[in-house]
Amino acid sequence: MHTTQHDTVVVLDFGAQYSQLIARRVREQGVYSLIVPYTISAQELRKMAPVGIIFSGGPASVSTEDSPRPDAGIYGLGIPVLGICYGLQVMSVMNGGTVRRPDAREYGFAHLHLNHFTGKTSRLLAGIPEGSQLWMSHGDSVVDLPTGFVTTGSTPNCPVTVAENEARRLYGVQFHPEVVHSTDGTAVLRNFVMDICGAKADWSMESFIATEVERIRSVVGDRKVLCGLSGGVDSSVAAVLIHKAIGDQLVCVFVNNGMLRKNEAQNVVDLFGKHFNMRLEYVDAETAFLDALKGIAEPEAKRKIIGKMFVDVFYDAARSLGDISFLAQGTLYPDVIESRSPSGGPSATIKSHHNVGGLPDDLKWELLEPLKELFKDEVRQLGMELGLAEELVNRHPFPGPGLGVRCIGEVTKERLDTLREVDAIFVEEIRRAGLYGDIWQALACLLPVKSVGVQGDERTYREVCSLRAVTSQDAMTADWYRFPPEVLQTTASRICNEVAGVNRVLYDITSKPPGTIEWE
Ligand SMILES: Nc1ncnc2c1ncn2[C@@H]1O[C@H](COP(=O)(O)OP(=O)(O)OP(=O)(O)O)[C@@H](O)[C@H]1O
Ligand SMILES: O=c1[nH]c(=O)c2[nH+]cn([C@@H]3O[C@H](COP(=O)(O)O)[C@@H](O)[C@H]3O)c2[nH]1
Ligand SMILES: NC(=O)CC[C@H](N)C(=O)O
Ligand SMILES: [Mg+2]
Repeated sequence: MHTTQHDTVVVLDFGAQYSQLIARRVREQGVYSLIVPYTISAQELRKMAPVGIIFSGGPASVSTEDSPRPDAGIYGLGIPVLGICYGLQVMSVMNGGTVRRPDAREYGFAHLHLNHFTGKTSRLLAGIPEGSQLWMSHGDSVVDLPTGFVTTGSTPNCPVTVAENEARRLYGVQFHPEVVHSTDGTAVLRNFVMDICGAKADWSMESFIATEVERIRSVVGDRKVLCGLSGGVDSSVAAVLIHKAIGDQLVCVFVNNGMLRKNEAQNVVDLFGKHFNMRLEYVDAETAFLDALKGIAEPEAKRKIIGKMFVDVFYDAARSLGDISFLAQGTLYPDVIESRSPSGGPSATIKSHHNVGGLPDDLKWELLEPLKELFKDEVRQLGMELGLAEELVNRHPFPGPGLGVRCIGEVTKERLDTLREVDAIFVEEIRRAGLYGDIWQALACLLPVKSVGVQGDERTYREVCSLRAVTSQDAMTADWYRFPPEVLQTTASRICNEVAGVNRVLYDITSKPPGTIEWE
């Protein structure tokens, strides 16, 4: 379990949609926060010595037999606890209160009524105005609070919206302070974290660099690290951070898998070779990857082959690099959290994200993942702090399997070349319109479909491409980007004019869910 010198707020995850958001909101206050499964014992928590504990919401109902319960010892640790939604409900029933499922459920907006009570002021609601907009999502409600608790806020449908037991340092809210639709939610969390828990705001990327550099040095010692470098944000930031710690004990391997964007290979080699002073091995494995993918159209099969090829190429490269002990990756916190569900149960595999290969179980190196407790926006901040160019730091994410999962159907060199041109025009037009920064990710796919067109009075029968641009916070959900029509118009006509082989352009207006961001 992670221990840190920073004041820490621990979020117990009861399976909420928003656990990550809670941790983010706390970190935005400059206070370190991490998420643990709700099954953690009071003793383990005591060892972590957090300044505060937050119970997340969750899909279960406390009235069911097997609903998740935290260790009851947590209430006696003397550490302030804030329960959110399910967190409030479970804290109430475990301390002698009652929760019921009334007829009127509450999903969406509500307005807070402050219950002023004699002689005391609510610490949780300090500075929050009467009528403040709240966002609710619950079927159950607390109807009787345990002894010692008072209700400091309510809504017409929910008498116990905010509950506090000052003496035992137990607090709860039925609404979701972590979502932006709760207008004063951040202020409520700040009251909890800063005032009630008395946390020091000492979490910054600057402090992170110092601690992490030390940690990497002590873990790695005099051994060697291989970092798969893609030129994307995560692996670049990871590489620069590790390089800062261990210098030339780090070797970066950049693989041209034949599925990179136009000019990408050259750009990455130039940028890292010239500016970063790191050891960079460039491996041209285009032929090997494309040979391995010959005749394969099924998306998961493609992903698995690409993943395996990556690891093979790394092993191969390592032969001439001396004794490698670690494989470094740019794994982020959401990757870690998503891969473990609170109940420990399996969740559906939507697609095998390759993260260097859907790594084999018997990987012969240890993993070094210095970003695994950071969110993407923190990684970007860290990159800036480490002196990476803004243009690199703010790049759109690009998946490891690259254009391979955007060439729908079989992947061939010819189709990849076509797609590279389409993709380059799309990104160029987005940049020209000044929209790159507004869009979370933009991509083009080549479809395994031909359509009839008329170009220069001649009949054409050519391939179809689709363009997709999305807005998102963390890639878990996404919405399609509303382009000014002129941008789509220019892009579409340039594609049909300049890319031989394509005579039709579609724009994808599917949100996630139901669509994923990539097509495969
Ligand atoms: N062409 C490549 N050569 C070497 N390693 C790669 C390549 N593509 C991906 N990887 C490895 O796979 C990991 C996962 O890729 P992913 O695309 O998630 O991250 P990234 O490229 O570092 O950042 P971003 O999400 O911003 O694109 C990378 O961190 C890197 O270690
Ligand atoms: O490194 C990666 N390896 C992969 O195999 C992979 N597949 C998808 N992505 C990226 O992840 C985000 C979510 O993608 P989906 O909505 O398509 O699942 C989007 O940003 C995708 O581009 C990948 N990144
Ligand atoms: N968002 C939540 O935490 C919901 C809690 C509980 N499942 C309810 O419906 O009341
Ligand atoms: Mg990438």
